[in-house]
Amino acid sequence: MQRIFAKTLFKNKVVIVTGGGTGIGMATAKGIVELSGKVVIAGRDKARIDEGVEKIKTHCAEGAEVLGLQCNIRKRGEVSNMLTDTIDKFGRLDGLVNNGGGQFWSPAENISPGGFHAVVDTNLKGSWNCMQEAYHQYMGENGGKIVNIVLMSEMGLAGMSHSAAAREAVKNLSITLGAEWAGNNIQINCVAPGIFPSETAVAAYGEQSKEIFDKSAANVPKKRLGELYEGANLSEGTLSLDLIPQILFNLTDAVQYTTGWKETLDSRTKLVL
Ligand SMILES: CCCCCCC/C=C/C(=O)SCCNC(=O)CCNC(=O)[C@H](O)C(C)(C)COP(=O)(O)OP(=O)(O)OC[C@H]1O[C@@H](n2cnc3c(N)ncnc32)[C@H](O)[C@@H]1OP(=O)(O)O
Ligand SMILES: NC(=O)C1=CN([C@@H]2O[C@H](COP(=O)(O)OP(=O)(O)OC[C@H]3O[C@@H](n4cnc5c(N)ncnc54)[C@H](OP(=O)(O)O)[C@@H]3O)[C@@H](O)[C@H]2O)C=CC1
Repeated sequence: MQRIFAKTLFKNKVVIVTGGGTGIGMATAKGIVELSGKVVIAGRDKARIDEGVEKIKTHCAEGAEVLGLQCNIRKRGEVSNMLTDTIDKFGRLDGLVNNGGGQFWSPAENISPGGFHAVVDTNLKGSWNCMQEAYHQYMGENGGKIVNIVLMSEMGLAGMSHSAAAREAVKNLSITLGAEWAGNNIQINCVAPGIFPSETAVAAYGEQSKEIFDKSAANVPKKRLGELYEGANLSEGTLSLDLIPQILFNLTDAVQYTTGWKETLDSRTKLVL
């Protein structure tokens, strides 16, 4: 795949990608090291992270590096350690991709109190923990770029009430923090992927994955689901537009992006109701 950027775009730049050991996060991390950057991937499962590091290493351009850290973004102490370890190792932090997250599918009436809390805690508080800790430990003084991976839930998302509420809160938080921290030279953006049937995503939805993923393709304007590298790169044909790299280094305002693999809202609603 051809890229629109020079291979050295990320030379000496350091980016944390939460959930970078799998799926869209790993595709993003690979994109960063292919552009000569240093990437830190973080997640709860150490084995996944170690395996992810080995896979990402094979994509490293000259000067690129990958570091794996175990971290549950719901736990502030672990997030604090992730930031400290990153800065100790690389001496700087240029970007943070809040990709770690997820949910389970359930009619709202069946979600338990603990289930609602777990999803909001992961997606909203997890992103908050990482952003505020990044601010305190590095970006408040030095600036930086933050990309929050969210959901296309702006019109609600039947079957995912907990996550839709949390992700819309993340979008709002991004705009507020984008304004509050603009003077610190911090830019915050959100990317809402369409539908990407990553191995881990399919596993997370069990029986529902057939409905959510397989049946969705017909309703996507391109008539197919996204490939993972497209989620990170927003490719068109054989040209990679390097969406996340672009956001990390070129744009200045709080903006929300949606990748090209979106269904129409009407068809999405029909699918789940
Ligand atoms: C047609 C729709 C179009 C849009 C499509 C959008 C496609 C989106 C795709 C993706 O987002 S892909 C990402 C795929 N990966 C994931 O989703 C990861 C999923 N997992 C997690 O994020 C976490 O495991 C969790 C779901 C947040 C749960 O957190 P935790 O690991 O801490 O769980 P537990 O301690 O085991 O449980 C806490 C609490 O949650 C309840 N719960 C957990 N899983 C389920 C479930 N599958 N169904 C119902 N309830 C669940 C669990 O019972 C606990 O609640 P209490 O019993 O304590 O009340
Ligand atoms: N695939 C899709 O179609 C879409 C995905 N998204 C979102 O994009 C992001 C990536 O999804 P995708 O790659 O498909 O799915 P994955 O399940 O592969 O990615 C989720 C990643 O987040 C990590 N994670 C989950 N909870 C935590 C936590 N508490 N602390 C740290 N890391 C955590 C997981 O690692 P571990 O379990 O080891 O912690 C995993 O690596 C998610 O936020 C997802 O909701 C949004 C729209 C559509």
